[in-house]
Amino acid sequence: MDIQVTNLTKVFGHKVVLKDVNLTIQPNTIYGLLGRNGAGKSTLFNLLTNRLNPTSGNVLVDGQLNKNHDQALGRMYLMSEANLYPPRSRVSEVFELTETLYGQFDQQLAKQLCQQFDLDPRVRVNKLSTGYRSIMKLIVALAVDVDFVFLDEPTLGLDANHRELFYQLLIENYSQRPRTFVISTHLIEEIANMVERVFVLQNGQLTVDDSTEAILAQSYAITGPKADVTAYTAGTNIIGQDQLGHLYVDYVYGPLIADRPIPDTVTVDHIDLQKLFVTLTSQKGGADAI
Ligand SMILES: Nc1ncnc2c1ncn2[C@@H]1O[C@H](COP(=O)(O)OP(=O)(O)OP(=O)(O)O)[C@@H](O)[C@H]1O
Repeated sequence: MDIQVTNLTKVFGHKVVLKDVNLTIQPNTIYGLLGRNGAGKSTLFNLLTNRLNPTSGNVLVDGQLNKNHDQALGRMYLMSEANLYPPRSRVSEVFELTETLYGQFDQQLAKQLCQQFDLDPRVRVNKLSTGYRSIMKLIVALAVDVDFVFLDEPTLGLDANHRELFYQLLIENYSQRPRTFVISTHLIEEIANMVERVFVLQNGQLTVDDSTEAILAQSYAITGPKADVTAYTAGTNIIGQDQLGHLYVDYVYGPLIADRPIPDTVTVDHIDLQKLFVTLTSQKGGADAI
């Protein structure tokens, strides 16, 4: 089962939030969905799971429109900020409710995760702190047996220990029961080691859709005296610049000119995902300029 997004556009009033987005979400893959505040990540999740209707374009699950495909929608779970649970229900009742809605829920795993996070399943949802409310939703997302799990800012409100525990449990859980996770987050360095593919939303458009490996392999910082750097990077896809004291840096995303010799004064380094993302999305005309 795969999800194909074709020419997806979403307009709210006069605001174009997603513009002609095309992407495919494959089975058994962990994706990172990156984008600045307001870039349209939550909107994309809501369109994928049929909580919103597109202005134009389609979301196809195995070639069939998601809105006409109840069975496929039952194979997707969206963990989001929205609080959909009756506030007076207990955590254990949320687990039961999810089991009723989705048919399959690993109660034993949920119990074990509650112990690991020190969450008492008898507590009422409206008595939970923000962090523990997120933990409860994360436990649901890991224990519900679906093929596509969408995690919208999953670690919001979690302290560093709980964030680390969650990612560790997610990896364990994924290796035992492979399925697809799409994770949107601002804390990119936390997911950089586990995401296999990355989507970047910018200006309502998908500007990066590639494997993490391929992205990192073609992300460079070229450092040296300005004249030498710019001569070396001419004709490449320069996504940003920096001035570090008397040294100048060009950030390049994409291939370098293969047969151009690197001047002795210039160093070529790879940059990490966080730096790439920040550089890409802080360009003029970035996410805020829709
Ligand atoms: N129902 C709505 N009506 C009007 N505008 C909306 C609606 N939902 C979202 N928007 C607007 O669409 C834009 C994208 O919002 P969205 O929540 O998808 O972004 P996001 O990438 O998830 O942001 P963040 O990282 O801040 O959560 C925002 O400018 C938001 O104000």
